[in-house]
Amino acid sequence: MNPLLAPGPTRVLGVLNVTPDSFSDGGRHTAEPVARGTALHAAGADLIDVGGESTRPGATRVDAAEELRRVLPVVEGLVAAGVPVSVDTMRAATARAVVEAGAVVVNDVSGGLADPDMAATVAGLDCVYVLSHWRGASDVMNSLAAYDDVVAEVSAELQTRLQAVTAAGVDRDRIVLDPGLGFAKRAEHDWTLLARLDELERFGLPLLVGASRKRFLGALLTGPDGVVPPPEDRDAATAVVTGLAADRGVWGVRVHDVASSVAAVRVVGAWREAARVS
Ligand SMILES: Nc1nc2ncc(COP(=O)(O)O)nc2c(=O)[nH]1
Repeated sequence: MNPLLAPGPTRVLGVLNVTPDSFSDGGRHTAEPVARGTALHAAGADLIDVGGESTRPGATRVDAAEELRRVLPVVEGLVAAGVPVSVDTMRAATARAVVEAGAVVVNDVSGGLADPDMAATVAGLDCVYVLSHWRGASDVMNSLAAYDDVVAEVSAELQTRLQAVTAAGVDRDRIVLDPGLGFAKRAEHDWTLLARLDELERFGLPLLVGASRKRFLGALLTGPDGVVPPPEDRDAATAVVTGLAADRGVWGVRVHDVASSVAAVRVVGAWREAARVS
């Protein structure tokens, strides 16, 4: 078993989006993102999840060269600083380059569907592979958010991807599954997946939950004036999701605000320990 996946408190993956709109210098320099990633690690993040292209609904894709130009120097800087790195990419070539540069997790929101070479490439790399549920690229995913039983269908589609990825040579013991909250899902689908997360545990694999700042939390927090709180005002709700996920033994959460989720994980640990000894 990869030591990253050994039993323990829920891991906190700190989001580090290296996209032009995420840094004041437009992503031209790496000093700022490396400093931010190092700070997130110092705040308690177990891993820093570096992403070079937005996967949000409607986002346009960047080409492979641009993605690598954005993420590779940041991965190298974080690895040099001793910070464990995950890379959020759907591209096999990017996955190979960043793992060769020291990244330890390939976080593929497409579950290997976006790049037919991903599974075979990951099979040859020494890394953890996050396999998320996905039904299509940003421009079509909202039209695909139709389910009779979202948990049953997400489970079946993850099973299909798991079979394909293991058949390509990726060992099960280095795979993390992720329900893909917000990807081809409406708010009610996200809540149902969270409420029935235990049904995804039947795979016997670690689970990663990415609820941070997402639209379903924004909808929940919308006041009587109908104003949807901006993403940065959804961190308290995100931390509660982290606490509930940690209480269910979820392997990891992917969050923008690290401190609040680290605190949530620690509260759950202390509460459960007190219950165990009392
Ligand atoms: N494993 C995983 N990775 C992800 N990467 C990006 C986003 C999109 O969220 P963002 O653009 O707000 O970071 N969500 C996930 C997720 O839910 N799970």
